[in-house]
Amino acid sequence: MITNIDSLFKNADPIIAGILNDALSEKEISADDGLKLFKVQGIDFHLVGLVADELRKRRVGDIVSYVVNRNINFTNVCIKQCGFCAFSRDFREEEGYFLPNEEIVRRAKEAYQLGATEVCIQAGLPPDMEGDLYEKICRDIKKEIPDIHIHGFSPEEILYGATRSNVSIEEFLKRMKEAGVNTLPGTSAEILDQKLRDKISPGRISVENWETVIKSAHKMGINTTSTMMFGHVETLEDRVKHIVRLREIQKETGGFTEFVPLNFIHTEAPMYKHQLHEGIRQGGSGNDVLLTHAVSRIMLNNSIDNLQMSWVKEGQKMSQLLLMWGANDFGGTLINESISTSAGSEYGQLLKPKEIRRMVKEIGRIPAERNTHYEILKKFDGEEEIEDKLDNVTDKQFGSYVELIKINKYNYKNPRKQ
Ligand SMILES: C[S@@+](CC[C@H](N)C(=O)[O-])C[C@H]1O[C@@H](n2cnc3c(N)ncnc32)[C@H](O)[C@@H]1O
Ligand SMILES: Nc1c(NC[C@H](O)[C@H](O)[C@H](O)CO)[nH]c(=O)[nH]c1=O
Ligand SMILES: N[C@@H](Cc1ccc(O)cc1)C(=O)O
Ligand code: SF4
Repeated sequence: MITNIDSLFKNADPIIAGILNDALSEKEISADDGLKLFKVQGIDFHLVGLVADELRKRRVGDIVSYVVNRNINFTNVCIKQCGFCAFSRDFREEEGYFLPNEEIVRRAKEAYQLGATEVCIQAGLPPDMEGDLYEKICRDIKKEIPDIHIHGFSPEEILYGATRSNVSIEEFLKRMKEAGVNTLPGTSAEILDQKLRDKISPGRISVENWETVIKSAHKMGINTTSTMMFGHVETLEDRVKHIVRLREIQKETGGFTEFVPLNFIHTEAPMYKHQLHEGIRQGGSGNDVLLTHAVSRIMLNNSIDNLQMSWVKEGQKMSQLLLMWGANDFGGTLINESISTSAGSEYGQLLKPKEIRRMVKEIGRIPAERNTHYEILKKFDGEEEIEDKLDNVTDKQFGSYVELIKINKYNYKNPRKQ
């Protein structure tokens, strides 16, 4: 516990010390003050991290949670062309793939047998999609594996499903819930500013619709995660406003389980590769990523308990540091990862449970497996180790995104050519 605050802050900028004292008194930090924390220099930088770590400890203790899950990105064919997305393919392209439902179910079952409690399902938006495709996917999975948690279908996908089914967002969510969806990923948020979205991803779900999907889901008991993609063309003002927006939603509904800052992977992202925007950045730098997590913890601490860092984007050692800068969740084992991988991330697609536990123990914290609702399933607070089935596999056996697009094993049947 931090006890002698005065001595700690004696060399700090008095304004920053004031904001950090407010944070330690668990007062709500405004967008203006959050912005000041983003602009710190020298010793103040470290103090922001220290305070975020203290708040994390008070809020959720020393447990670092993780979920045993599998991503199923069932198609990369997409009608949209978001500037940051290297994953999607136009329907005319050879590299388009589309996993049939039997393959989706097979992957879910294989993951379940290896100990997964969750499948995370997200994909491109295929043209001429049958309105009930997402419902069918959920039904087929739940028929075979009733116990697996379906975390799937971002607000962008929910809106697309509703549009293709010709029903309201509320009605479509109701159908998805009946079909077996349990929670939604809070992706397609990026930065919730309409002008910025129109610039980097014209035609993407609007801020208004994103909020409608999220609030409607929360109101019918479907929780969601929340995210922010940063390190591209947004300003620091955009980031703090985004965080405040999520905080306001949370005050109204209480339906966010976690917040995940997603660092922009630039290498293969079309808007970086083709330099579509002046001043476009290469994702957040090491110090920026640390600050982004710490400021998120400080600003959201009274409303969203869990702050997840993304090992796929940050790598394993940076992830360890982020756990000391406000984060308390390691995310998932993932098994298959296509979105960051296609954009150029090099941190692999499977993190084994024993590796996660080792990394958590190395920084003196307590690893624990959780479910998607953040209920702790197994805590590893002693010396004892168990072998998870997933610890004895090689990631090669699960197939990769590169294989899918190169071999094009699951051919995409272009509905406009039939
Ligand atoms: C690729 S989409 C998949 C689901 C659905 N098509 C959608 O757009 O909501 C999921 C999220 O991945 C993230 N993402 C995509 N490309 C990225 C990149 N180059 N760097 C970091 N995050 C990225 C974005 O936050 C996006 O909302
Ligand atoms: N699926 C990806 C995640 N995170 C998902 C989480 O593991 C999990 O589903 C969530 O915690 C639900 O509670 N993060 C990534 O960066 N990339 C993914 O593909
Ligand atoms: N972490 C997100 C999912 C996600 C998937 C793919 C990404 O590239 C980023 C995020 C969630 O569980 O809500
Ligand atoms: S981010 Fe989603 S909607 Fe946008 S192009 Fe990629 S897959 Fe399509």
